[in-house]
Amino acid sequence: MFPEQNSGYGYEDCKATADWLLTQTDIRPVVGIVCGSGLGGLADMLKDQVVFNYKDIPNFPQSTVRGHAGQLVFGTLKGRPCVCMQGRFHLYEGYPIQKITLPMRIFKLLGVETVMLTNAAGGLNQDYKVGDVMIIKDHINMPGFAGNNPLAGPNDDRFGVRFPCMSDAYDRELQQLAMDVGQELGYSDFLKEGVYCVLGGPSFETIAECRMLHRLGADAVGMSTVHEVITARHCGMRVFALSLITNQAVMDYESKEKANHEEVLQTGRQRAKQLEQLVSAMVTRIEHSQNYA
Ligand SMILES: O=P(O)(O)O[C@@H]1C[C@H](O)[C@@H](CO)O1
Ligand code: HPA
Repeated sequence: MFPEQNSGYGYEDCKATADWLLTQTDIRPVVGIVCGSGLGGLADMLKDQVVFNYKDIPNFPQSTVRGHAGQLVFGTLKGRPCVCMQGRFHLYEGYPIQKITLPMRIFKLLGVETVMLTNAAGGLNQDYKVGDVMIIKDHINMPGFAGNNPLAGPNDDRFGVRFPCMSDAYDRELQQLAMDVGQELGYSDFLKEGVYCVLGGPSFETIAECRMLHRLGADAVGMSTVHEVITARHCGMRVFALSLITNQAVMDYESKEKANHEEVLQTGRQRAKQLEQLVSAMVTRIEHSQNYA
């Protein structure tokens, strides 16, 4: 079972895709950005863009969700070479977990050192409001409890070790940088720090599930990011991730609120500019092996 699980997503496949991309552009990205639902505008920040439709990239999956354009955008952000996924893949789209996370390994082989991931999430923490931005400090991998981990299957040492540590998954310096930059930009009122819990989706959570997740220590719930984080850390990239709280998770049987994708996309549009400012200001201040100042 395991060898088949990895077929099509192994080192040679990732290398072939990365090498193909490197023949199509001179940009050598050091930062990789992943746009969450409704947050694809982050890619518009890039200058000198070279854009690939996912369907034209060898081995690449296709985006099937509204709010995920399905384009890989290379470009520069204040001089820093970047690559941006305008659209990600989710377990509920029916892809094997290794396929969802394949872009992280391609990022690594392109030369990316730092990955910045964004997502839309429901707020479980009662102090959170719609529109808050939660810097992710840790995660709870619910699908992982049932064995659905992107690293399941044979380990390829060229990517990383068999048993990677996850207690340092979210880079603490980058979390502090986000707080500092957010403060300078005047965003302190809506900037939080917390724990993100991933579920498989696509159904939103029941009231009982939200209550349980909150009791377990999750501040926000979503359907992505964690698989990408595990894969990115496995192959040694630094990780920063944030959640835009697009809706309040429903925790109360008296509530008339209903989670829906329209509200998720709408909140994304409302906070888009501030998220772009935050991410671009951070990118200019992250240190990499080359100096782009
Ligand atoms: O890609 P993200 O995690 O931002 O997308 C969230 C989770 C679901 O795909 C969708 C629900 O509205 O938004
Ligand atoms: N639950 C799960 N995923 C989400 C939510 C939510 O409430 N909002 C945006 N993505």
